[in-house]
Amino acid sequence: MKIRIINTEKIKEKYVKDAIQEYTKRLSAYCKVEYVEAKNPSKEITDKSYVIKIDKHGEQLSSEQLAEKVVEIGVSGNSHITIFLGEDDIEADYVLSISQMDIDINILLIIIYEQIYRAYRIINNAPYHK
Ligand SMILES: C[S@@+](CC[C@H](N)C(=O)[O-])C[C@H]1O[C@@H](n2cnc3c(N)ncnc32)[C@H](O)[C@@H]1O
Repeated sequence: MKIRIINTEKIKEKYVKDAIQEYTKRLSAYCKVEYVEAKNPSKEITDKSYVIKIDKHGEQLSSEQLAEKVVEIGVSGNSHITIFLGEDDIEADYVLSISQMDIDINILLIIIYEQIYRAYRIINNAPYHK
């Protein structure tokens, strides 16, 4: 599985860059995660990819449900997931909300990485999520 995280905002904070680096390293055991900052996100989304838009008005999932979704996407033949963070009106296969509260982009990004990592730990029955 290849996961691309596309963010329309530029991240300046070192703690966020460190978190991205750390989770990318941890996730390398399970999948390839690529982080992209792009002003024109539609150019970055390939046809074959399953697109998840992160938006406050989307659906909320438990970590277990997110893990199931990742498995389903793989089974249905989509080996690419694009996770999109930004205000742009893009066409998405699924809209995911993290909470009803507004979350700062720095924190949001770290939550996304942590939940993807947690999903893979759940899929692989590893102890992290317990
Ligand atoms: C963090 S906002 C940044 C917008 C602006 N710079 C600000 O701080 O008001 C960028 C994206 O995060 C999304 N977002 C904010 N809170 C969210 C939440 N609880 N769940 C999912 N997405 C969220 C918004 O829908 C938006 O697409």
